[in-house]
Amino acid sequence: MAPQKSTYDVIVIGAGIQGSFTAYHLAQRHKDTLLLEQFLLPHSRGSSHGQSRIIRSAYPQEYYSRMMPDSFRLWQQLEAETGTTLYRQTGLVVLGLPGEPELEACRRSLGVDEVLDAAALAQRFPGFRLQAGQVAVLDSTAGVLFADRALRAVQEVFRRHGGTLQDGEKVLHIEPGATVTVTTTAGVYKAPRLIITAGAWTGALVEQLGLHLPLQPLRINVCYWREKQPGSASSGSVSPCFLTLGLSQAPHGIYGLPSIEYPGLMKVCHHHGSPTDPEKRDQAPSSAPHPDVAVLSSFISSYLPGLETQPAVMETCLYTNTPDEDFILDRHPKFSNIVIGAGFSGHGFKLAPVVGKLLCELSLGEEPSHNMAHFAITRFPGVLAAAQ
Ligand SMILES: Cc1cc2nc3c(=O)[nH]c(=O)nc-3n(C[C@H](O)[C@H](O)[C@H](O)COP(=O)(O)OP(=O)(O)OC[C@H]3O[C@@H](n4cnc5c(N)ncnc54)[C@H](O)[C@@H]3O)c2cc1C
Ligand SMILES: O=C(O)[C@@H]1CCCCN1
Repeated sequence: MAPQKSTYDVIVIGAGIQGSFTAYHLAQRHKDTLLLEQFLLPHSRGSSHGQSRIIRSAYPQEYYSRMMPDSFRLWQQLEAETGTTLYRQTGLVVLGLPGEPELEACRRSLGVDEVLDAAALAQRFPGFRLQAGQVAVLDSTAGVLFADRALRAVQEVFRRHGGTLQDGEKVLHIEPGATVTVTTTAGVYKAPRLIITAGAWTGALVEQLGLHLPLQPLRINVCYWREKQPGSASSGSVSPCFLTLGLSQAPHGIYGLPSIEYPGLMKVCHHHGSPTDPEKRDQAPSSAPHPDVAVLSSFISSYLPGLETQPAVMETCLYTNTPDEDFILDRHPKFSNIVIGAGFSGHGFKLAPVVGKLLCELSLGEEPSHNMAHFAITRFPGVLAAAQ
């Protein structure tokens, strides 16, 4: 049922983790906020579903690692507000080659000197087999966020602070102006401020506002692999999360999480997928080969010999990539009361509490709490011209 009211302080489009955290911060600042979601909640058609996401301080780019203390603090605040556990510390190892610039940058971001060679890694974490010459950097702060539970928690606090969450209501049209008018499948709403956090649908939505953002939705195969000996990769023992950087076997990167979601199944995925349209993501013929799964099987037989080499479970998820894989967090170049948060490029979940805060600050005209230089729309040539 449509809400009675039609006028709000702020409207947020998209109740994934980014829009939900944005709405949470707005409601905590006593802004009368409407959060609109096209699907009935919970749903698995976007990017924020499933039980697990990696959280880590290790980042090659210092502008992300610098946000992590704020992010950890805000995740803990949400845990306290809802009395739920949203995070399990498991540690994470970054696997790569010594001296490789991104690996070195990760090490610097952690302020650690220790690098584990193949023998030291196998001793500490018996499931992993590095190849000769490869090393691992340990981020002991890292772990797993319980994604679905986190989404529910942030939406619950948003509502508790008086926010209105309307699901099953798709935004069809946005009319810019000093007051923005948003038309959905169920009603018409007005607000002086609009925030668009529509995940893989953002490109199409902002097209109607004259903006051509270089956003590419990717269909990601999410694969779970059975332990040959049950219990060997579970977080109850010693297995950390991992990700690879710059290894020739996996130029886009491969990552994994211990067996938390499904008993005895470790999540190991390719940080890459096939270009898709979010409306058509299931239309790939089921008989089509999955080249990324073949890459994963080969990686697993070399690096994780305790796992079977065919996935036991395969699900899908969406990334929305920018060309440089940095986020877009900015005002519309022409309509400054419309703020856009998009292009999270497969690494946005852990930072959602900070992203939400930044989008809220941008929308309210406050000084952002972090440096926004890397997230500006103007870094993409032609976008501004197209918007004018
Ligand atoms: C397989 C996979 C693994 C990942 N692993 C990690 C990880 O380990 N660590 C990490 O930090 N990040 C990870 N990520 C990335 C992270 O999950 C995403 O960056 C994040 O979920 C993006 O959230 P979002 O809110 O932008 O998008 P979404 O969750 O897709 O939310 C956008 C919402 O907008 C709604 N919407 C769209 N159009 C409309 C409309 N017209 N009207 C109303 N509603 C609309 C959609 O239905 C959707 O619910 C991973 C992502 C995937 C897919
Ligand atoms: O954001 C992360 O930490 C992971 C890294 C590997 C790919 C998926 N996302």
